Amino acid sequence: MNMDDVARRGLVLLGCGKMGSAMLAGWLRSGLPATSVWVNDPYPSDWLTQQGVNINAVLPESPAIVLVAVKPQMMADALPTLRSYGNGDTVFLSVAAGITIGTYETMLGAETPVIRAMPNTPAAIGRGVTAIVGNAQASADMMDLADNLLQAIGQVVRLDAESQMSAVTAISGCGPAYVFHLIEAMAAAGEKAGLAPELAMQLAKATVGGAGQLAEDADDSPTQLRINVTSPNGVTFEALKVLMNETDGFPVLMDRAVQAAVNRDQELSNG
Ligand SMILES: NC(=O)C1=CN([C@@H]2O[C@H](COP(=O)(O)OP(=O)(O)OC[C@H]3O[C@@H](n4cnc5c(N)ncnc54)[C@H](O)[C@@H]3O)[C@@H](O)[C@H]2O)C=CC1
Ligand SMILES: O=C(O)[C@@H]1CCC=N1
Repeated sequence: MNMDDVARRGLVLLGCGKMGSAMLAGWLRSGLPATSVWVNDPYPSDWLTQQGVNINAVLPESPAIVLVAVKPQMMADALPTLRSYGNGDTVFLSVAAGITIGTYETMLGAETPVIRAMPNTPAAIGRGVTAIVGNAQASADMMDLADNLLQAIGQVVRLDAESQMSAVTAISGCGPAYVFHLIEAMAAAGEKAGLAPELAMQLAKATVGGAGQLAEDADDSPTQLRINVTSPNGVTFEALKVLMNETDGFPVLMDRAVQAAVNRDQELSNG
């Protein structure tokens, strides 16, 4: 199965909100014909209605891929509408946090090819990272196809086991929100230190964006890049004493936040 098969047989999106739209935008940009896409969503966005895709129309008989991008809480209502595609060679590619492969097999049939994916919102600018893992019915060809599709929205990593998905969700799925909050917190602290709000926000955004890009591009590790900023007994040194404090610093806080996310993902997985 390849991209030509997707164009010929069709791609169905169940739910096209923030994540579904980010992914669809990447696929349309990379050449998937809009007429090969069917979206099932009761509240199509203005953006979606301008893309030339089929919206809430009669669905194709045997699409190559169904992207499941509804909220986990909507799954029980939404998924049964696509049960006829189960136990066939339509691949179900799910981005829903906490919905296990086993749940799909129960709802759609044990022979259904299912690939679980955890993308993130930088997908909207082609800078996402998506982790994938499939069931036994997801052939090597199907995994390659999902990998190719997802490369249109950024990097792709393959997991050894579905059990890694909670931690992946807590790091890269939710992670953009942590970084956006870091920007908010830096800008607020800049204001408190005397800067105008717009200037504080510009400095915070550009600093996080630039540092993130440097961390990805540089040969040096993030640790070395941090050391490069930190003059002995200088200004950064004093700030890092606070942020790297072993009792209430950033690592302790991040560990607690990630654990809370992992726990919530596991609650969703257990229904
Ligand atoms: N937003 C994010 O950063 C990430 C989200 N995800 C996962 O993506 C999924 C979607 O999340 P978002 O896009 O953020 O939510 P969203 O609320 O933006 O999108 C959900 C879409 O589903 C539609 N919908 C509701 N009921 C439906 C039904 N019965 N049939 C078809 N469509 C229906 C809604 O109209 C909406 O457009 C979730 O399962 C979430 O766990 C995964 C990774 C990152
Ligand atoms: O907050 C959520 O449940 C989803 C999962 C990863 C990002 N957003």
